[in-house]
Amino acid sequence: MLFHVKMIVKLPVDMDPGKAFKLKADEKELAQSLMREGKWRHLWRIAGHYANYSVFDVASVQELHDTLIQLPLFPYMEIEVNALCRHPSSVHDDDR
Ligand SMILES: O=C(O)CC1=CCC(=O)O1
Repeated sequence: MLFHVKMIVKLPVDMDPGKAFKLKADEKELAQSLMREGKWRHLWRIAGHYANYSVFDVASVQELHDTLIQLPLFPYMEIEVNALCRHPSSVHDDDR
């Protein structure tokens, strides 16, 4: 199942810089591992914002939820999820 996910990152302005650095490094490591597994298909920066548009390919809504809540930055993100399905006019065979 494909999901479009918008993540807006809102770190407290007074967060310790070392803690922020570690959270971002841990987030990157987990995100790249999920990308290599094929579960985090796309990760795009939204220009001009500390936010991203992502596409996840997971087996269920539960798996998406479990994946999102384990992200190190989860406590500091606003997340919006939209389920995707194949568009009848798409020429891409790998759309699911
Ligand atoms: O920077 C972001 O948008 C949050 C994030 C997602 C994966 C990552 O490495 O950072």
